[in-house]
Amino acid sequence: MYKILITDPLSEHGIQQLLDAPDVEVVRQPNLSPTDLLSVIGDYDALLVRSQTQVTAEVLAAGKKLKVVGRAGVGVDNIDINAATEAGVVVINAPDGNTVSTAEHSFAMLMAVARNIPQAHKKLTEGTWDRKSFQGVELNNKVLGIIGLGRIGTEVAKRAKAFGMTVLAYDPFLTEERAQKLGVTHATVDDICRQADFITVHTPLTKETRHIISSREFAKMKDGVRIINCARGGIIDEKALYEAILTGKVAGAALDVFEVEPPVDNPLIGLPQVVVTPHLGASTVEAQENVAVDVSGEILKVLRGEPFKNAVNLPSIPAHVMERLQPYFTLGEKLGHFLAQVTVGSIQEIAITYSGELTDVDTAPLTRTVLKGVLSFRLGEEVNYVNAPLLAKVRDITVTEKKSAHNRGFTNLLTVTLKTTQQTRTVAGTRLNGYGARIVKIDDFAIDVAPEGYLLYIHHNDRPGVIGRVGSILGSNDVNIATMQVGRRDMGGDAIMMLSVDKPVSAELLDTMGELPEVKSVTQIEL
Ligand SMILES: NC(=O)C1=CN([C@@H]2O[C@H](COP(=O)(O)OP(=O)(O)OC[C@H]3O[C@@H](n4cnc5c(N)ncnc54)[C@H](O)[C@@H]3O)[C@@H](O)[C@H]2O)C=CC1
Ligand SMILES: O=C(O)CCC(=O)C(=O)O
Repeated sequence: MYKILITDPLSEHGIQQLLDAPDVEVVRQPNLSPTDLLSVIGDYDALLVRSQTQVTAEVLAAGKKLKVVGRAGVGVDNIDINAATEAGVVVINAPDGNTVSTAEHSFAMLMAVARNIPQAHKKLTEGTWDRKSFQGVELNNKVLGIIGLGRIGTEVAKRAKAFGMTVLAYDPFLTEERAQKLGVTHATVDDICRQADFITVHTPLTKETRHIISSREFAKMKDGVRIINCARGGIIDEKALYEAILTGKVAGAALDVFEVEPPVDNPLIGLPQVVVTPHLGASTVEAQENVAVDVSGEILKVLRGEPFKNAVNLPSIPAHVMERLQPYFTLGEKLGHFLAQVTVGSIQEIAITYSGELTDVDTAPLTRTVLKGVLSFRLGEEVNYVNAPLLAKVRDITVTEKKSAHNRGFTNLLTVTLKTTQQTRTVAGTRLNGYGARIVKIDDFAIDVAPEGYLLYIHHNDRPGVIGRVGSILGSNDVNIATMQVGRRDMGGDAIMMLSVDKPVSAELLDTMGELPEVKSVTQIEL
């Protein structure tokens, strides 16, 4: 039974699938203090938050069983992503569910600041019929500058075009083709500052975007420009904005987000030119339901070991790539785990070669599964798909991945070589249509073994009677042999035996077999 802790208010309908899941226990504790969160998090497999809960390095360290943190929304600035990656905790967000709501809110804010709607509303509700103080401006034929043309920026651009605005957009990933397709003009931040009547930002808050609009930028702007920030506080320098409003450079600003939330003694709030909302961009019934549904579904997949797509600390895998790779995930992990068990010495290098139908797909996610398989043998539960590359890196293990045309007649072939301080060993596996995964090569020996359960890998001299002697030792000790495969280099030379047995074999029995004169080594492997 997986235990999931929810610490922020989330749509009831959105989390229904968690409440209905037979393998999940959901505990809702909104408004948990940071100290209380630290004291309870150790019991949970998953933590589900919106934006209030701060998922700090301490919380992640205390969450000994934690496998996934889900954020019902886009921005993950309330989660320590580096600490999560180090702890092997997957961080999931819901990037699509609140796009339209936030774009609509941004547009509502743009219109509110163009027509002074909140200020006029306030005056009238206070009893004053004032038609002189609130003259606004039209949007038609005005220039809107958008900084950050991702999901939300794009939706804002579409709405602006419908209102007859000219759109200038800056985004490091914006291509000329895409700009043309959207009917926007590809611009620089400088162009936007100089030409726009309205400027709206839709980037995440990063080192690069912090104060991307500050005094220097305000100085370049047209007099009477209006500024909208429904992304993150800090993208626009609040102090510089305050001064630009006082000097009259900026005619108005609409802010949904603030450098400190909730704002404390923020002088912008209360200025008659400033329209504010308390971080409401995603606060619609639809967005909250969407993000809760998305993140709940993804959390279940992570917990159940199924493929998931919205991890913030893992590269995202497009659905068509995932479809092709998924059948190989277990094979990759088992090959890695197999090698780790038959190899002695400190690991220096892990080399993975993909052949056959694996050559034309991005195999990086598959490499993670191999690394997990190799490292988890010694590092245990601590290793997962998230932190496996990092754990290899901090141990100075070189990981190489290559594609090769040599598929040895298999439609797909995954070959893993482990180089340690003492030896270099190789194992290759494939997926046979209708038969599942198979190990088809160990070092130079061709073999055909299903990588599952308890296996005995016996290295011996190819002499008559060895197989019988091994069989009778196991049989007389009540160990049933399920399958047996043998392989040899030359007649009478080096040979291997691979037995799958129904239960683990004791260390004494392994020693007894190892003492047979023709036997060089006996290794028990659990897959
Ligand atoms: N007010 C609210 O309630 C909400 C706020 N947000 C905020 O909106 C932001 C944008 O959300 P989405 O559009 O879904 O994200 P997105 O990832 O689709 O778009 C962000 C865009 O910013 C661009 N960008 C990054 N650095 C940049 C730079 N230095 N200059 C210009 N562009 C840059 C990226 O290339 C990307 O295209 C989120 O990061 C989040 O902080 C999101 C949802 C709700
Ligand atoms: O309403 C919320 O949860 C905040 C939404 C938000 O800022 C985001 O998704 O990045």
